[in-house]
Amino acid sequence: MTRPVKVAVVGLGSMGFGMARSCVRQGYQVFGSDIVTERMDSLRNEGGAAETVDAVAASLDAVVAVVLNADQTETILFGETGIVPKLKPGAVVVACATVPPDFARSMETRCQDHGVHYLDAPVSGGSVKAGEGKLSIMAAGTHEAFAAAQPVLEATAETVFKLGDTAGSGSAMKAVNQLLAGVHIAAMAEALTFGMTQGIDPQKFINVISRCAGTSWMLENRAPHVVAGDYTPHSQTVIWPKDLGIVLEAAKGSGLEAPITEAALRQYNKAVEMGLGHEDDAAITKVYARSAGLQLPGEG
Ligand SMILES: NC(=O)C1=CN([C@@H]2O[C@H](COP(=O)(O)OP(=O)(O)OC[C@H]3O[C@@H](n4cnc5c(N)ncnc54)[C@H](O)[C@@H]3O)[C@@H](O)[C@H]2O)C=CC1
Ligand SMILES: O=C(O)C(=O)[C@@H](O)CO
Repeated sequence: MTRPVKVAVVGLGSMGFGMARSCVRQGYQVFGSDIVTERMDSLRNEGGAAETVDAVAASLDAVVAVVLNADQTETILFGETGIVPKLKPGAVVVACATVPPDFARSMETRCQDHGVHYLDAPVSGGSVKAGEGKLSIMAAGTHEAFAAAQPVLEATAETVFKLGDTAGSGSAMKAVNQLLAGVHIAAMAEALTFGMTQGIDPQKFINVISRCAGTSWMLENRAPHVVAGDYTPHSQTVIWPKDLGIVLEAAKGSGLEAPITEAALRQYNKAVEMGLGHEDDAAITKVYARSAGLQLPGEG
């Protein structure tokens, strides 16, 4: 059944495409926008609406912003062809990219200047949960922003954490998650390759460690990509210099040392230097494999 909710999803990549599909499944009218036009065609094939986001901007109830970073978010909201000035009063921007908390606060103020609500709403769970409508959302914003965003939250999230009544606290919690997630992926890569040096096959590593105390969500999610030799980017490596950069900047501002995050960041930077930035972040394992002269599954 179609519900009279009009939603635009801007950024139809690993997360945005699945979130848009989850909104379509809910019966909303869903408009998609991406600089890669094939992604808009794919959304139309999944039941997305045919008009462009710009043509319908004034009638939208919600805009879900799922581009890569803060610069891209600012461009789509307030750049030369930015959408916020075109929205009706009372519409809401649901901002899902991982960005610094201060940036989220400044976007909220600028949206409110246009009579538009802003929900600081970074997401967790990866592309599969995005497509299933089962994300965890770390949200913060006014009561009115939560109310206006409710249809989007219902369609895309299994769990919505209400973390504050102004933007910033959602992004702060997301930075905490990224510290752990980024370190856990790097630790998985280090442990998997360490295991190989000890004669432990990578599939055996998963079978055993996923049932022991050393496991993590990231190990169970990413190590299978290494075993399959499949680095299709569900989460690109370039996300990590951005996200661990956000963590380290905030930590520095508070006088906190974060040496474990710094060590993980060095490994992601090496991966990017090796040309692996647009591969899945499980490719950080290749940094370790190269340094030890190991061949990963699917190589050689
Ligand atoms: N991939 C993942 O597992 C997760 C990603 N995130 C965060 O969610 C955000 C999105 O991540 P992904 O979907 O993985 O990134 P992605 O790079 O796959 O998708 C971003 C999309 O935005 C599009 N885009 C860029 N500039 C645009 C513009 N001006 N107008 C329209 N579209 C534009 C790109 O073409 C791309 O399709 C990031 O902030 C990321 O850190 C959060 C949780 C999980
Ligand atoms: O799901 C999350 O949380 C994540 O941030 C990762 O999958 C990184 O992209």
